[in-house]
Amino acid sequence: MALKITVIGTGYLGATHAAAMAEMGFEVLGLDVVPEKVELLASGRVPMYEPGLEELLARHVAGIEGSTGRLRFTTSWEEVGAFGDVHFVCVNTPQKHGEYGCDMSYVDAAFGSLAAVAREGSLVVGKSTVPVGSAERLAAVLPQGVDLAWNPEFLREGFAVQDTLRPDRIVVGVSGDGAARAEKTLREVYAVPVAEGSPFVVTDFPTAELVKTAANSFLATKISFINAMAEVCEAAGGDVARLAEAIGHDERIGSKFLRAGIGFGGGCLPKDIRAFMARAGELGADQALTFLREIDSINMRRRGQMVEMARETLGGNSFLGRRVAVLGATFKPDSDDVRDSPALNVAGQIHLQGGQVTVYDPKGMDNARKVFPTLGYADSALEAVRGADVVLHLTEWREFRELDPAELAAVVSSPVVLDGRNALDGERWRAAGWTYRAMGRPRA
Ligand SMILES: NC(=O)c1ccc[n+]([C@@H]2O[C@H](COP(=O)([O-])OP(=O)(O)OC[C@H]3O[C@@H](n4cnc5c(N)ncnc54)[C@H](O)[C@@H]3O)[C@@H](O)[C@H]2O)c1
Ligand SMILES: O=c1ccn([C@@H]2O[C@H](COP(=O)(O)OP(=O)(O)O[C@H]3O[C@H](CO)[C@@H](O)[C@H](O)[C@H]3O)[C@@H](O)[C@H]2O)c(=O)[nH]1
Repeated sequence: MALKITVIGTGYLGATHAAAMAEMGFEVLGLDVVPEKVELLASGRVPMYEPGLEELLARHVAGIEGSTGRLRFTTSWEEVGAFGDVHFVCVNTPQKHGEYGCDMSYVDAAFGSLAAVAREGSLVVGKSTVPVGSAERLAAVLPQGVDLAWNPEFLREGFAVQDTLRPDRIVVGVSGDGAARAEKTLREVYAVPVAEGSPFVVTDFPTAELVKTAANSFLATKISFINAMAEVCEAAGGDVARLAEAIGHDERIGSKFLRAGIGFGGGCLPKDIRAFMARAGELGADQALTFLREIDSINMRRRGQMVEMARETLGGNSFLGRRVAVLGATFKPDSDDVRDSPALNVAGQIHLQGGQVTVYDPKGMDNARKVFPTLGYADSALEAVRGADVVLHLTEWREFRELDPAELAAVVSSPVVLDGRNALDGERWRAAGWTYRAMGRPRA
């Protein structure tokens, strides 16, 4: 009989994972502790913006006309326990307030609830990003006869559906008596992507946990590296975009993740590198990761440098009374996620310094308003830039690349655009009468 799967925590990761498991042919039950989220998902709607996810849900959520009916949602732990052969834990692991470390309270609560209901012979699979050593600790929370595996997730927001259906690797950490059983079960769960070519890597618990934080640390390092080069380019008069293009031709370096700008944000890279440093400290290996402190500070510095670039453009004095249009609020395009968003941080800093900031984002407006209700918001890019003394491009949505610079030039107070993402076609904007400046690049 086909395995029955539950997904605990149906946020960005869990909702996508649940829908993808149903797409792979399994019966799936998703659980969340937020009843409104469960209600929304149960009616086939997505509580966040993720391209392709709503369509995938509609194909499988029970009760929707024409669906397979393989996917249901609940708030009942008893139902989860009775239903599941495999339980995927996808709850949030945010940064602790005022500390670098990871807040494990949601994971601990989920394991506590699961331990009380999981059937003998079932498998619990951790997917949340956790400090190394957590799996071993959590295995002891589960009753005898319930196995644990750690299977970190590498999906990118904006590409979550395709990354889940066809992951570039599947990493499975197993341990102890149940190791072979857990591996066999997960090979069955991931049979489709493995048949389509996804590598399946089996490790011990600590290695699986470390693969996740190592991968995110590497990505963060690559971005901060190019941003450090951008700082040097700014000082020396070089062009970081051409530099990135040139070094990227070396296959050992590669061209991806070398876009300089206002740096990385989101619910993953910033908090994961900090949690990694904190955990290394606990393990007495803090020296190994001191470089991540620098990666973090280069990244955070970029936001301030964007603010200074805007100030300089406006004459070098105060922002008081100056109108600043901000294009972008989310931490990256094709997402509504504003967690630790560099764009919103820059907008907020200028606002707090007296600037009249108006923000527009294609999908992030509701979340941005919740985090920063005092900023000005507009319903379109055109409305946001109306009367602006300077326009900041801070999230590289396609919609912004496709704007007509001439139309915008007609409504601003001063046609100056600062590209914090190195993503607009500067020549096109200049041809329409704009002064275009990008971070890490010479002035034309
Ligand atoms: N978002 C991503 O792109 C991504 C990618 C890979 C890994 N991760 C990791 O996955 C985990 C989840 O991230 P996310 O972005 O989906 O977070 P999220 O905040 O969007 O979703 C977490 C969900 O878990 C629910 N939850 C909290 N406590 C619970 C409990 N005790 N029982 C059941 N549900 C509970 C919350 O209500 C929420 O809906 C984190 O560890 C994150 O680091 C995220
Ligand atoms: O060249 C680049 C590439 C990215 N970014 C920024 O870096 C941040 C993170 O981007 P990305 O990694 O694409 O987004 P996430 O969806 O947060 O995905 C990361 O974090 C997830 C959660 O751990 C992992 O699963 C993914 O593999 C990992 O890429 C965003 O603010 C981007 O604007 C840059 O500034 N320059």
